[in-house]
Amino acid sequence: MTAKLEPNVMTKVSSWLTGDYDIDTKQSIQQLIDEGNDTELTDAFYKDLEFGTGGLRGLIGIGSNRMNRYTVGTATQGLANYLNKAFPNEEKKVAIAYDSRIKSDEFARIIADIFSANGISVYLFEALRPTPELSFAIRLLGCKSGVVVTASHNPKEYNGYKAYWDDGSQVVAPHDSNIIDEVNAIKSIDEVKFDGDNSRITKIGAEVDEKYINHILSLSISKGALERQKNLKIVYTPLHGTGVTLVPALLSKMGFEAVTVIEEQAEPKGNGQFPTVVYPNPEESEAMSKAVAKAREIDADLVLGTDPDADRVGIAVKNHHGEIQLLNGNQTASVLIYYLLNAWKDAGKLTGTQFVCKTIVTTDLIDKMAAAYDVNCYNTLTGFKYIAQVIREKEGVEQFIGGGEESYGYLIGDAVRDKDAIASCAMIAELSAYAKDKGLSLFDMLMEIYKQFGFYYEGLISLTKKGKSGADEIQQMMADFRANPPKTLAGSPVVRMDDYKALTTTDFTSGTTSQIPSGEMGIETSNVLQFFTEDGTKFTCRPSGTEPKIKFYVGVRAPLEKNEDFDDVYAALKDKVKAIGEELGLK
Ligand SMILES: O=P([O-])(O)O[C@H]1O[C@H](COP(=O)(O)O)[C@@H](O)[C@H](O)[C@H]1O
Ligand SMILES: [Mg+2]
Repeated sequence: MTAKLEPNVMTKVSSWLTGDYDIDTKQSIQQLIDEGNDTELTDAFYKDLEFGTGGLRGLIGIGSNRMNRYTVGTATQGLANYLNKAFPNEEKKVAIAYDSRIKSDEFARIIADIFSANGISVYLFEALRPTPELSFAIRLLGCKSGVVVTASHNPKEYNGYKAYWDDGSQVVAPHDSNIIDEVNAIKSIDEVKFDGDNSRITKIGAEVDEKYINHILSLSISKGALERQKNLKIVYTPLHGTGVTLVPALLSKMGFEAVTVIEEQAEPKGNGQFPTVVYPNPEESEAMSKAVAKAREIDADLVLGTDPDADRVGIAVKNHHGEIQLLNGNQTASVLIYYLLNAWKDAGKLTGTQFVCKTIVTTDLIDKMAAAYDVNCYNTLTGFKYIAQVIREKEGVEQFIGGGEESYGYLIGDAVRDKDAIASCAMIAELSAYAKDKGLSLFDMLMEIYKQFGFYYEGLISLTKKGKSGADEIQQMMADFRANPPKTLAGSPVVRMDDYKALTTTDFTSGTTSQIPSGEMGIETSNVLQFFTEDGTKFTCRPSGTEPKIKFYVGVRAPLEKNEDFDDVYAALKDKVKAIGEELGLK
């Protein structure tokens, strides 16, 4: 073996070479050794895949830090062991779904077999299904846990493992670390029950689809407008993912008659290659470009695009110049929540004990709107699982209206406990119909919000830094920001810093530091720094928990007096975001 490898990498590599791993895996490892490919060996073995913002996520390949049958199997055995401890002497059921990625169906089958071999009953979706439907299915079928095999919107080389608890939420404390402890307690791959009895596996599909679709239809508010605006022109792209299984049928059930599906992106398999896009991520304008072009061609009102596991949705709408324009996740969340707040108000359902929920990196416009409606707004760490945690903690005390986050994830009502792009597509289409019925557009609604509450604009700067060296670099950048906080941003003094690693908030004007309360409401220790300036800018930096990236979120704001000022204010805010990125050297 090559001498330059770190001892922990050497140990892992030799245990894979000698343990009960298949011959192809061993040959691939041996080849890397023969080639002296220390970088790849290190990246593949220097750590175990970790539960991040959205479960396990990693490159598909050999090694403890990669997605393969062994890491998937070990995670599942650990989860099964934990379920057997957490719910002793109880019949246990789990639900499993998977997306259109390379190996997703194969991993789903392996996971199902392992649960079954551990005495746990499995409901396995018979084919591709959206992530939010899995969350719904867990609650519907009384499952203790569930798994979706997906790497969401990551590039095609990735796969992942989203793990759920009995309320339909992705696992949070204490279950996340308890599961990891069980996974770490597995000392040999022989402990994973790969070849067990698969008699406890039941296939599910159409019957769950029907109940899920009926649930979404029940969320509808403006039935009259829907009836009158059947001709709203919608373009939909599933980006080769699972959204195709439900969104077109749902829009049709809602009565929409002018829906165009981008057929070349509707073939979900594409062998997991996502052949027509660089990244299957609706956050990327490139991914949305075919749908946007189609919308321009047919003069559509609305573009919807869902990611491969259909929990996030990107939209484009006609702006005040009649041009199709992409909205960012903060803008979509703001319009959606505004629509819900008004609907609850009009129905006389706002009594002071309702709430909305968002993450700390999501626009503060939502806090401002909620306050105006006497609705509580809770802020959690990044990760929709934390929004779900707040819903659970508030159950029976306050009513959840809806939630959203900047990364294109939204939820309406609490029957699903993860971001739900299927229900969001329905609600966004509905509110577009509602606006059109009043002679307006969704974009007009957004401008109205800005006029009423202020123009909030947020830009995201992501820097990709791959492998162990990239991860080290990201940690160093965070340490530098912590040690030397910026004094000003775009000329305005930084007056406060929140450090979620230390759970402290520091007021630079008074020089005082106090604790941020943790332990509940979606707040725990996390490597996140936030800076606030005198003129209302919010700057956040954190390492991504799903991709090899460091993320910088820049939020700026200004008043908007009248619609005619929109373009100028928008341009000024965009320039300000750019200037902040440049002055901090973020490239
Ligand atoms: O990737 P998804 O759609 O499953 O979504 C997951 O990851 C996103 C990106 O997280 P990070 O910034 O840590 O990469 C989070 O915003 C989201 O809450 C989480 O559910
Ligand atoms: Mg996703």
